[in-house]
Amino acid sequence: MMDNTKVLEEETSSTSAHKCPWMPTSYVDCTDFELMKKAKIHAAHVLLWSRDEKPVSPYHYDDIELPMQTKILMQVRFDGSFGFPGGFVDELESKVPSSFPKFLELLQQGVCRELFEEMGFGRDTSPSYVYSCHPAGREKDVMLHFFMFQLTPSQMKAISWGSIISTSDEVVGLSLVPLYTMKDGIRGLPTFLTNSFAGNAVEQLLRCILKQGFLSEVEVRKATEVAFKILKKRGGGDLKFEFQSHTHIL
Ligand SMILES: O=c1[nH]cnc2c1ncn2[C@@H]1O[C@H](COP(=O)(O)OP(=O)(O)O)[C@@H](O)[C@H]1O
Repeated sequence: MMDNTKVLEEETSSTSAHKCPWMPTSYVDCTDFELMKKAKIHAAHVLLWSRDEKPVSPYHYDDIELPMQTKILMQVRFDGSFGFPGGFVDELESKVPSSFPKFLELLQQGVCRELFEEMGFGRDTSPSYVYSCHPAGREKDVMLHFFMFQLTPSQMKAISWGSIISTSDEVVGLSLVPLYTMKDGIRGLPTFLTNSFAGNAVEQLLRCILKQGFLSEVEVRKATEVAFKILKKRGGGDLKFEFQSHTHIL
């Protein structure tokens, strides 16, 4: 018989995203399948990304060249917040399979179904598992599972230029993530991070950027710190709370 704990350990150790220990978050990682099984509801989301093989001629703007060779796609949701395609995996509400590989398979199917519903694309893709987490102290309520999938540059172009149009009322727009910081240290990724994000989408985004090495830890950390400062200036109050309130919709 297959040892599920071992499979999970292997899955998570080979695929888990780098943590951002410096980022305040109210979500807790979960690598324990027994605990995952206890959650009442499961949601799965997927980060779609692509990388142009040939160096693209950079887009000159103002004082810098914007290096957008790597593209990450996010959605603007019906509620105005940014998030990734995905949603609740209803099949897991009534019964969670006893084996982790089967569980992952159902999550993957769920995320592909949502991808198709929201973007009219991706029914037959196989996104790779990244990590799971739950809101602090609510491990029995909801588990959020995260996947990544690499698109070809032409698939990305078709999606982000709107050739593939969302059929879902829940999506009001698509956006590429600015993976750079401009010379003023504010525009680009730091400004993008001051938007509102659904669930723990901002953490999922930053962890995948680190996992894939799209940006260095120093760059990501700096962008996050600037985002905190901008948020604080806008609203005053406690920085940590504010950032969490942006990321904590559950
Ligand atoms: O991109 C995301 N990353 C992490 N959590 C998210 C994201 N988008 C939504 N959520 C959270 O996941 C859960 C499912 O929401 P979603 O709107 O995706 O599901 P639905 O489309 O099935 O209604 C909610 O608790 C929501 O806060």
